[in-house]
Amino acid sequence: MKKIDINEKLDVREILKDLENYRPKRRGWVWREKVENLQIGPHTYTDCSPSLKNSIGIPAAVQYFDNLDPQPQETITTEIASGRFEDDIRRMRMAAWHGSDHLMVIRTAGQSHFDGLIEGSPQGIGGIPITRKQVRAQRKAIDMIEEEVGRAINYHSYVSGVAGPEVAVMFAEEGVNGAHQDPQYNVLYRNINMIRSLVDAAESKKIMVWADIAQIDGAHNANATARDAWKVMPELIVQHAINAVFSEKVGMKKENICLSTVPPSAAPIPCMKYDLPYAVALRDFLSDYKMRAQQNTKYITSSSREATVTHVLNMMISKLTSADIQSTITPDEGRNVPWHINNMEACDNAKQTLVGLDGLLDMVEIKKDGFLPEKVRELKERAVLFLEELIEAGGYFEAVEKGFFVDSGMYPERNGDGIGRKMNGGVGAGTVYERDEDYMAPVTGHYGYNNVAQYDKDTANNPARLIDGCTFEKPEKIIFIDELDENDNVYMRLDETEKYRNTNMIKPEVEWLADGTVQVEVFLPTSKRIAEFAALEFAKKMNLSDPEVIHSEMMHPSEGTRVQLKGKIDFAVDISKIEIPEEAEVLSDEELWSEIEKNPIKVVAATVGEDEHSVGLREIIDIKHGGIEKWGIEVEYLGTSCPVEKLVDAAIELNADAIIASTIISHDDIHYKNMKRIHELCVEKGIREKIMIACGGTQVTPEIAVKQGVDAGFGRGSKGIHMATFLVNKRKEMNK
Ligand SMILES: Cc1ncc(COP(=O)(O)O)c(/C=N\CC[C@H](N)C(=O)O)c1O
Repeated sequence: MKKIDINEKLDVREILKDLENYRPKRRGWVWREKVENLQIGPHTYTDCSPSLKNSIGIPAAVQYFDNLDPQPQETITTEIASGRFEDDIRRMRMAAWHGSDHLMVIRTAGQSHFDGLIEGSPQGIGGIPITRKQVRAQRKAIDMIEEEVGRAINYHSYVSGVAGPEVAVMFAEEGVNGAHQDPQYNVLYRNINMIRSLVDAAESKKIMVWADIAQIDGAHNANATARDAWKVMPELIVQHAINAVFSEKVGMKKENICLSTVPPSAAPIPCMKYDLPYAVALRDFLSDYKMRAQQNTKYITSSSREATVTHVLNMMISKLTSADIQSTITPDEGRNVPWHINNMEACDNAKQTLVGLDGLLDMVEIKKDGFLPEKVRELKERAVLFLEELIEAGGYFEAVEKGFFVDSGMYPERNGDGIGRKMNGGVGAGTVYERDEDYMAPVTGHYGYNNVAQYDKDTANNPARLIDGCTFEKPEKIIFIDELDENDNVYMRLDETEKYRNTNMIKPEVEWLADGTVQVEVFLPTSKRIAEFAALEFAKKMNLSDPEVIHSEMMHPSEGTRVQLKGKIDFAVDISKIEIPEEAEVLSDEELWSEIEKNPIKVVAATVGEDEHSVGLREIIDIKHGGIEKWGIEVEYLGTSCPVEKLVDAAIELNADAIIASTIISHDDIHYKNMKRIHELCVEKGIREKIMIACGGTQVTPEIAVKQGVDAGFGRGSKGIHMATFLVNKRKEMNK
């Protein structure tokens, strides 16, 4: 496999080559390296992990801190769910650069009910059909992405559903690093027979132990399913305990057992008063295990802003209590299958918040008296009572039959509306058989009775030795099936989008290459309902096809409404035909500060002619918005409507190094005439050789300005740093 190049897109066809002979580089989960007092530049971080070889810092890092991009110590998850693995690979690469090292691949809708493995590379809905080929291709691509960012990346999906054990075996063979495995998920949310689910779970967990796969449980689903999510807190603690202890009994090490904990409530209820005590109570009881904190998705809506604030509040809890994995759900989970840009926003939200809260516990602590510990105690008592009653009822199966779980009452209150399942009901009922006396399976990581001794008593602990190794020891024994469906596979999709893959033709996209989807935001001065329909009219007039409102928010019942909508465009742009001017070089803050400290610069500045516009020039000068005063350049500002003669005379009187003239008005090319006049006056007064002249304005084209004799022109979008860079560089040039 050729080395990854940051200036080249991943080549999916290349990744697909020789896939049948790909072998995973390693097995098991990799936690981030924790560094005590990590020093990055002038800053010391208490709870962070080393920066990456390649990464993209949050916008403020890029704009102000030279891409300072410290990594929180918590693993950051992003959920990948477009349904086309080949396009997900691109999103994985972007997410890795934005700080994610846990890629959670959502499965196609309903895969929990598939009673066996599926093969090939079919397209999925809301996630990919997890197949060996798609898992292998993605893991192979992630090997390259790891090289590029310089950090191990954990690949994750789900060992749940009717085919759990089969999926577990395939994951073990393919080097998958993390998986959801919790039989309670099958029982409560997929109505899969509970006896089958527990037996399958034992088998699945035993296989995950062999492959060192980190496990996430499914408790978060109770949050999402309960009528009032905060009311299931007592049983959640019990659900976590059931799966955790079960997993340990099967041989899973504690550091691979991750509790999927979600702060159960959200504003506008006083969520911290529910969520913080719960987080403390859970950790008091189960701190032996890892915490996988997931943001609350129960009370998520189509407002990305709101979801982001919820996530930040949730991460305050992570920092105050502990989280080993901070699992991000894209801010738009409430409205779309996650889009590239929203995965990146979610990763950036997590990174920014966790780094921003660095060292929090050295400054604040959880109160040991008052409301919080009392609430913690109450929750723990409720949880113990719940477990005691569950045991009294005859155990887990009986308790489920009696509808103990996800009742809308706060235990011990009960409303009798829990999720009840029949012990002998659900999918897969009656499919568990006692193993015969002579049952034998020559495989590794197999749970339960296995009469190997009948053939060779010395291999009792290594049944696979009877066949000289199973697929775990001999991956060459894996039967790799490439494709089964000649119509629904990655090659068909690649052919369909070939003209946009690694060519000059590009289209907008949100999740699939060239899907053509754009998002438009409008504010319409009318009521919500009217605004939603009016927005669709605007979309149609903008030639967007399939327009759909994806979010709307009332700003006032009659004054106005904010509407976000998506739609598709069906044309492409040829990037080879776009005129792209050279990017204006700018010096760094440090370079400008040191240069101007060594050789001060003084300028005279004014808006010239009969022009009263001052804002633009003030932006270029004032320190507030990054004007040239920021780097110590001395400015004599002569105001607006300043005659060019006065400006030049002031430059002479003050022995200025430069003249800066601004003109917004461009009627009859007066702005260029003023520039020419300034240049001529400087020549007439004999100072032209030693003074710099820079002229700007929204209508100024730099190339035309220079033709008037001045040294530089600055058009729309110019900033103080561009002016400061010009002055320093031009002065160096003049002093050569
Ligand atoms: C224990 C378990 N098994 C399987 C599945 C999904 O599996 P199917 O959809 O194929 O049934 C889930 C779902 N939740 C995961 C998404 C959530 N946003 C998360 O990050 O945890 C689950 O919790």
